[in-house]
Amino acid sequence: MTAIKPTFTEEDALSFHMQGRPGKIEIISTKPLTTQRDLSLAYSPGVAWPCLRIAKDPNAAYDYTSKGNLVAVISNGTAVLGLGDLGALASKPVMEGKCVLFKRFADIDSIDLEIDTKEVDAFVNSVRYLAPSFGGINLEDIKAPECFIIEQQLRELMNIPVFHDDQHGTAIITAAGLINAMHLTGRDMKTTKLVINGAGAAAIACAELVKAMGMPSDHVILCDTKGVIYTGRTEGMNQWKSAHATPTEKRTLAEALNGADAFVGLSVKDAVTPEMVREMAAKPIIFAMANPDPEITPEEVRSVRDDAIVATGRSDYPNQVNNVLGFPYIFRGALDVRASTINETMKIAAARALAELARQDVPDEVDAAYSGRRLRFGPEYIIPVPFDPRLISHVPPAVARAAMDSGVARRPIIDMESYVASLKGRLDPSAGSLHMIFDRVQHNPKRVVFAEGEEEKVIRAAIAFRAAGYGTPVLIGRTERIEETIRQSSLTDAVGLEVVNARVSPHNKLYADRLYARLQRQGFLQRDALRMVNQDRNIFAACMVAEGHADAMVTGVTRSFYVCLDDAMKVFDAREGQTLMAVSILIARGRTVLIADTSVHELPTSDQLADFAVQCASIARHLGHEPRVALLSFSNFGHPPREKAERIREAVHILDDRKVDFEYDGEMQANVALNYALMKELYPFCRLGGPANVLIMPALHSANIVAKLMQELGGTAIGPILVGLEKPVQIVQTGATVNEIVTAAAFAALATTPLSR
Ligand SMILES: NC(=O)C1=CN([C@@H]2O[C@H](COP(=O)(O)OP(=O)(O)OC[C@H]3O[C@@H](n4cnc5c(N)ncnc54)[C@H](OP(=O)(O)O)[C@@H]3O)[C@@H](O)[C@H]2O)C=CC1
Ligand SMILES: CC(=O)C(=O)O
Ligand SMILES: [Mg+2]
Repeated sequence: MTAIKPTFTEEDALSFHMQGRPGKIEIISTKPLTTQRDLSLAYSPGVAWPCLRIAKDPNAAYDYTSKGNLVAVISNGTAVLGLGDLGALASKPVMEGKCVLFKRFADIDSIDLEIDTKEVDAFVNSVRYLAPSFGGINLEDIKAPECFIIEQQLRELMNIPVFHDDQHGTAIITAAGLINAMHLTGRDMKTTKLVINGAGAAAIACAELVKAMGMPSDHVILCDTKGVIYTGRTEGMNQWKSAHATPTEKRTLAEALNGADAFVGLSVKDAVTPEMVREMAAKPIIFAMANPDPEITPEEVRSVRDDAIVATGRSDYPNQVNNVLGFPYIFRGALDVRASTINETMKIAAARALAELARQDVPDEVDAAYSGRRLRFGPEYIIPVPFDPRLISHVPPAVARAAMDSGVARRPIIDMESYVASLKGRLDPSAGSLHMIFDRVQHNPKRVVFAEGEEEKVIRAAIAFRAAGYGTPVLIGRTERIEETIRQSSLTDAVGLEVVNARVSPHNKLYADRLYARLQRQGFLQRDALRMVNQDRNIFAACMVAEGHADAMVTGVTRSFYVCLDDAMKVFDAREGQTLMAVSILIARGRTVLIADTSVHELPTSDQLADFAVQCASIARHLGHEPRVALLSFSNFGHPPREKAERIREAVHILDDRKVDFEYDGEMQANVALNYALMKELYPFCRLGGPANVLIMPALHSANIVAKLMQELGGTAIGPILVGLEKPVQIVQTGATVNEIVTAAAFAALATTPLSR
């Protein structure tokens, strides 16, 4: 069987989960809790008032607590992905994962609860009394048939939506994919013959939904570990399987697939062979959805059929049929109308909305997020991609409308148009734009030199860089040292990493000549240049890039930014027409802000400040943001009148003269720049049309201090990213983590890639 090439190692996955605060979620307070007054309001005695209101009117809980936007993700770990019964505790990483997907894709807060029992009654009793806390319950990875009883009982006992994602989420996405795949292959629900492998939670729900959508019962054959579920079978049966037993002579999956139009795999890896696929009807539809590894890989299908439409549950192939496309948006719609349940009408509405979205023209920004792939409705694109920002405004309104039409909405939406607009505003655009950056690098892989190649962290980063598909890493260092580190650290995925030993490189003379030509009038002799090339890995790496032996370089783990920058500047100049500078990207609480110059110019001139504004505006656009640039100071538009702010005011005038095509203004204080209400109240003439997302700082100290403060006090900081050098060089901060090195290397690779396609 063809193995799927992983884009990361086991170690990457483990360290991703372990680094920083272990796990993937934390709870943050939405109200300030800094003063005695805050404390009195948030807790006793102030908290008594909302308690009394809710006691009088339970609906008030939606106004005074997080209930209305809070979903519990609950499992007992009996069917963790396709890995089987790993137990409650071991399911926690998946459940935390579902929580972050809820947040990322639909701005829903959620908490994972792992319940350590396989007993149906005990499980039901643990959950049934939680209704006051949550707006909805998302059951996950509970095995069949217990999941059916658990869900049924909880739906009867609780007055909030209870939704077993593996059943209905999966069924909805599968139905959406099937609608489109059938459309493309000229089939319809009435005539298509479907085989579903697996007869558990996901499979039974899929069978139910496609039948509810018009597929005749005797056109759907289910198989499990015992083979075909036929009428009269007694072995390994339960009432849910019996309900889908088919009158057929077929007994094995291979027999069932012979002549079948479509296959849906919700079982385990490798359950299907190429020989089985070969016997399917023309233009077969094959959804191999077992996770993490499918029943059959797309490569295996291709080896025997070139007319198949293939989907998997994975993100590294086209057509990801995975419930991530469903549960965030279905709950968003259900919560927004305070639905008492999620019913068939809502599920079918979600499936149709998803199918319909895939048939729409794909806007450029979605295409850009998946560069290299042309997302056009067809065999390779039958279902929207998870990072499609239209999902949030497309699926929840369909679900909400269906809830209203079917009478389960307790707070109907009056103004759908405003609702759709509010949905668009829920998502942090930065997450999508960073995804876009990395995707772009993956589709234009580059050769990147890792100058400090003997460092364990750097070797790990090189492995991760290669595995992520960003390009070919080249480690600078002594081969035997690097091999020793790889051995000592048991790095199993280092095979084939390219190592260049500066001391014995055949290019040293070429590099030294280049260096000498640049430095001879700065007091350097030819032999100094040769020594630097031989001994200084930054210089050697930079020379490799200068001579075209690599595309970009990354350094900085062991030496300070300024030493590294100095080394790079021995080999390169600033790019013509650009000013060298460093930008930090700060992401905090759903906002992305670019700050410059965080590393290079100590006291920039007005001209340089204007250059920073222009260059940052361009970066902001490449990240998918319309730039609103604020030139910051300690004063606002001339008040208080201090000489030190004149440099900033002058920069604004320079931008006026240059007639730039983005919003900018200043000088202003940081709070005015970031707080749009305050800006409009105090300075209605300010030309920014929203809060600033690019902050040009007056000097290096303020820029650098702010970036580091933000990094330590919360939020995500990316960078400093060096901009404006002749060739792409990125310098991480001393002691950077493996992830930070990989990100810097990806940014280095990006700089050699056309930013707009
Ligand atoms: N892509 C997606 O979005 C989703 C994918 N899935 C995947 O679907 C699979 C099943 O999940 P779920 O329904 O929750 O689990 P369940 O435990 O409820 O069901 C598993 C089913 O798979 C059957 N099965 C196991 N091995 C085989 C085999 N070799 N051949 C045929 N059938 C087999 C079992 O048969 P038996 O009844 O005889 O034991 C059982 O019916 C998992 O791989 C999961 O990752 C699930 C949800 C969403
Ligand atoms: C995707 C998912 O929920 C599963 O594989 O179980
Ligand atoms: Mg699941």
